[in-house]
Parts: sequence; structure tokens; C-alpha cells
Amino acid sequence: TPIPELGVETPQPEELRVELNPISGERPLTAITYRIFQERDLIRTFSIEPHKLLSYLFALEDSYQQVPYHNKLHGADVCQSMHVLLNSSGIKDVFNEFEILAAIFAAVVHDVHHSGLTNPFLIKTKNDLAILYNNESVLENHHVAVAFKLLQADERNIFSNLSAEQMETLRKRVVDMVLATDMAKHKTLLADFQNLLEAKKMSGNDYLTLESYDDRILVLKNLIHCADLSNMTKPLDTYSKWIDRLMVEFWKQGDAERDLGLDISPMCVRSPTTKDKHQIGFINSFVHPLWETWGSLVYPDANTILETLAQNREWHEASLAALTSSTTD
Ligand SMILES: COc1ccc(-c2ccn(C[C@@H](O)CN3CCOCC3)n2)cc1OC1CCCC1
Ligand SMILES: [Zn+2]
Repeated sequence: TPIPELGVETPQPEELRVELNPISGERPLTAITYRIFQERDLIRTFSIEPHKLLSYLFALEDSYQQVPYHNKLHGADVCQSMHVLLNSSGIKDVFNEFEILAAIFAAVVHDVHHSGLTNPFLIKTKNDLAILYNNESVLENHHVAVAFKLLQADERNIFSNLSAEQMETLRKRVVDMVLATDMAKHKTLLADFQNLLEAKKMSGNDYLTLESYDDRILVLKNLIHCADLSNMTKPLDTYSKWIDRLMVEFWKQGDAERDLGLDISPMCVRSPTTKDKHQIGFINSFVHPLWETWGSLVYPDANTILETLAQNREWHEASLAALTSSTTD
């Protein structure tokens, strides 16, 4: 049976298409994710009922908070970035459709209900979530818990036709990937990834073969981490819009810290130079090492991404130089 292009059968496709159009404007997360599920034939492969997929995505989209950066647009962006990265020819045929379903789902849910505040802020203010999750990956645990809670309503359970065993493995993969987006895990995650690639290179065969669950999920964890840290690899006009959103979110947290008489987190201090300095520092410490490692796995698919990342860093260095020279004159 053909999958209805608009998600539901209708005697008036044109009218429904007009109806749905505003959705992609107001509902970017639903529009992008539904389209990716269709393009990857996930709806047919896993016998997903289209109306349940729409109900789930609507509820998920509405559960993203209206904060400047970690909102439904970020969820949609990471999902779309994950979709593109999964198409790298360097990992063609490596992952099966269950892993792809888990990766796309993890990407679109990974920041749901984000409060626009950081884990350290929630911990130092003894937020209920920090108490609930014992200071351990507080936001990440919350996001993935909310994502699965939304599945419990039957009309939203898009995985109802998976076997219990398939659901168990899907759930483990999704939890593992979303928890891997915690920056506190970055150094270990990247070191393990580099060790895996080193071992594979020693084995001599030029294509990636991953046998164990641990090896396969390690690559998928780094993949969602790349998608989550992909703003800096995008064309400058897109990248700079993400920076502006994030800075507004951080500055709001800085205001809250000041009002509470707490130390203001370094990223949350309002000042013209911190933006460039922090972006350069973050790219040098985290983003470039991660993308360079990913680039070595999928060589040469990520070369354009690495070039754009380098150009974006140079742009910050130039604007920092201009700023500091103007202030010292
Ligand atoms: C456009 O710039 C950025 C874009 C993204 C990020 C960034 C940092 C961590 N992440 C990932 C988390 O959001 C992980 N989240 C946490 C909450 O739980 C879910 C998973 N993303 C940092 C960016 O810039 C740096 C911060 C200020 C200047 C340098
Ligand atoms: Zn994120």
C-alpha cells in the first residue's frame, strides 16, 4: 500500500496540501522528520501508522520549549544533519535500518523539553531534575525520558509494530545516543572513537567493519555528537544565526545567575569579544578534533565540512583582531 504523501489518505490532496503547508513553517520539526522517514522508507519498513507518526511528531515538537537556541528548530536541524551524515559514502551499508531508525529518532528527540539552562546551572541551583538524576547527565536523561514518555500513548506509539525484542534494542540505542550528547562525555567518547579507528586501520581492510554492539554504538554516539556540534560546519550566514540564538540563551542564564547572586558562567558574560573568543576556543578544543576524526573515517566525504569549519574559525580570528585593534587604538 502506497504511503500517503501527506501522512493521511484524503479525497482532496490539494486542499490538504494547502492546509499542511503552514505546518512546514510553524512545524519545521514535524515537516523535516516526516519527510526523512518517508525518504528512508522507514514508515513501510517498520509498519509505522502515518497518523501515529504525525501525532507523535506534533506532540514532540510541542514539547520543545520556546527558548532561543535549544528549541524545535535545533531538534529539526540536528535531525536533518544526522540524515545527511548517515548518507556519507564512507559509512555506506555499515548501519542497518534498525540503527538508522534509532539514529534519526535519537537526533530529533535529543533536546526535547530543554529549559535553556545548562547542566551546571541546574546542579548548582538544586533543580528538581538535578535531584532526580543525581547530577548525572541531567538534561540528557530528561530529554530521552520525555521522548519515551510521549510514546506511551497508543495513538502516538509509532513503534507499536516492532517486536518486544526489537523495541528493547531500539530503546537501548536511543538512550545510549542521547546520553552521548552530554559534553561531559566528549573527551572519553572521542578517545574511544580514535582508538577504534586506529585499530581498524591496523587491520588493513580499507572499509569499516563493525561487529560488536559496542563498536557500532560508539560510531553512532560520535555521529549524533557531530550532528549536535554541526553549527560551526555550516555556511557562515547560517552558523552566525545559531551563534546569536545561543548567546541570547546563555546571556539569559547569566542574568538569572546574577539575580540569584551566583557566579556568572564564563560563556554567559555579555561582551563583544567573548563571542569570537569562545567560538575559537570551542572549535579548537572540541569541534575540530571531533570533525577531524569523523573526517578520517569517511574520507574524503567530510572535506568540504572541514574546509568550512576552518574558514569559519578564520572569520572569528579576523573579527577578533579587528575588535582588539580598534579597542587598543
Ligand atoms: C553556535 O555555537 C555553539 C553551538 C553549540 C554548542 C554546544 C555546546 C554543547 N552542545 C551540545 C549540548 O547542547 C548538549 N546538550 C546539552 C543539554 O542536554 C542535551 C545535550 N552544543 C556550543 C556553541 O558555541 C560554544 C558555546 C558558546 C561559545 C562556544
Ligand atoms: Zn543539541
